[in-house]
Amino acid sequence: MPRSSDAVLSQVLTVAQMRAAEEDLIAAGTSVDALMQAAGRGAGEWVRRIAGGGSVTVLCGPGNNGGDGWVIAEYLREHGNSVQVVQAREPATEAARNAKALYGGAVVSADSVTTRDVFVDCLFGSGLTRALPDDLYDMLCGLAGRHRHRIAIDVPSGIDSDSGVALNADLPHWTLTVALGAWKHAHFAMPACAAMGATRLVDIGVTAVPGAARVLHRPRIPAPAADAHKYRRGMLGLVAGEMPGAGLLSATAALRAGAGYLKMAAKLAPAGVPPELVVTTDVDAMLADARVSALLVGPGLGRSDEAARLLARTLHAGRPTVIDADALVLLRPAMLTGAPCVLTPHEGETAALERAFGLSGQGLRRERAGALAEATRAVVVLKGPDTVIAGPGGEMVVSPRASSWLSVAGTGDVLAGTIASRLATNGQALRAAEEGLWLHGEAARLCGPAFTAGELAHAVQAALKECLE
Ligand SMILES: NC(=O)C1=CN([C@@H]2O[C@H](COP(=O)(O)OP(=O)(O)OC[C@H]3O[C@@H](n4cnc5c(N)ncnc54)[C@H](O)[C@@H]3O)[C@@H](O)[C@H]2O)[C@@H](O)CC1
Ligand SMILES: Nc1ncnc2c1ncn2[C@@H]1O[C@H](COP(=O)(O)OP(=O)(O)O)[C@@H](O)[C@H]1O
Ligand SMILES: [K+]
Repeated sequence: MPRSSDAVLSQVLTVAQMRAAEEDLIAAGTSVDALMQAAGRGAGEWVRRIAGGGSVTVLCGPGNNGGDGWVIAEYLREHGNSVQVVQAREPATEAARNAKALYGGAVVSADSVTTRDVFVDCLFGSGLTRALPDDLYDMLCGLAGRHRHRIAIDVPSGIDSDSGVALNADLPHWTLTVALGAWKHAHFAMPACAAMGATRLVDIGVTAVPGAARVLHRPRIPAPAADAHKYRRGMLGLVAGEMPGAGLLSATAALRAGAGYLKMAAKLAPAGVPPELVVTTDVDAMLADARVSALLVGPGLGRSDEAARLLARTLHAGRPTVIDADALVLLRPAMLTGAPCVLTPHEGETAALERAFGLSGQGLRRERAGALAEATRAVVVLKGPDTVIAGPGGEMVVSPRASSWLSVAGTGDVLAGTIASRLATNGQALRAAEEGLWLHGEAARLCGPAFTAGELAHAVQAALKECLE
């Protein structure tokens, strides 16, 4: 099977898109059985890596996910593992029946399974449409509890593939989840993604699906050109408000994310300003400075009428702007000029924006981010444990789960400063959002546990080092 391009392997598909992609492969001459063999053998190899020479139990359901299970079981048997299959239901598809017919090992009842090394869940995959009935739920949880390692194939049983919603309560936690053919939204959406363990993708030759979402990847960031000077590298103007300390956190990160010059406009210069940060009290002069290539407004802005006026003046400058924190609560449709903007709301700020822009606030997080991007014509970074980025042209980027240690005060200011620094450097809102979000997540990984927002801001530099071309 030829190896697909990185772009194809980073797409994230809905069930409908996956089925359409599968139909395309079939129309091009590949059989369903061949796809199942490719998927099952690829997944079987991952199971073998976890199992070593150990014993494996595969739980097979009625659909093609169950079919994959029969292929995996035969693959492991051929490689000398002790394998047994628990057949939860008779195969109901032709491909699954064919896969079962090729299996030459043991089939046992769930009750007979004692403690073994690896459990493989092929009960249901992307075709799950409703909660597991009691007998299958008990079988799944009982078997999962009797194995040292648990591997879910494609999507863990009980999880809705498109939303990541758990259709049953108290589902097992997995050591590894092996996605087949393409990533599904559940692999990046809460609560499902938190229980999946490590995630791996098996390539079965699926081609590019137009309009598909994609996974956030490490960006490639060039070093400044040989003849670079500070202004051409990007000058970021930071509009501070009533509490300029929050802006300092943004500035600390922005200084380490690539911009060549950082200026902060504040009524009162805050204490502890690093010497590299130029502070001015003349906000209008800063906003009028043609060398300023991007602005950041929001961290520590406050929510007073004066803050709202300052926000309106800032946006009136018509520069590429990152709008964060209090500015998201004060933002009104008439303030936007069409300049490239990045909005970085958490849940609460998203709800405020939805009210201000007349949106229903209904739907999945990615759908809400998409609606907000369309309404504002801005790039929206909807923050949380499962952060998504939506672009005004329908672009959708989902982020692998970042460190939960990010749930500490001030990390949002760091994210805003990082994105703003990238925006000042490259002028492209979507690209800046992706680069900034990746740098933020990587900085958190590098920091280890229990870091402060200030430490995170400093670690942005080490994250940037990993992106240099
Ligand atoms: N789409 C593709 O390109 C490929 C798909 N493959 C596998 O096929 C899977 C999808 O196969 P299917 O569409 O057959 O879906 P599933 O294997 O997830 O099962 C769907 C079947 O279960 C029934 N069902 C759904 N929810 C149920 C519930 N709660 N209780 C009882 N029955 C329920 C459905 O009516 C349907 O008959 C993927 O997850 C993947 O594992 C792979 O074999 C290779 C290629
Ligand atoms: N449990 C979590 N797992 C991963 N990332 C998280 C988690 N909780 C918060 N974050 C991230 O931390 C940052 C918090 O931002 P925000 O809510 O604006 O906080 P603050 O206003 O204190 O700066 C966001 O980037 C968010 O995605
Ligand atoms: K499964």
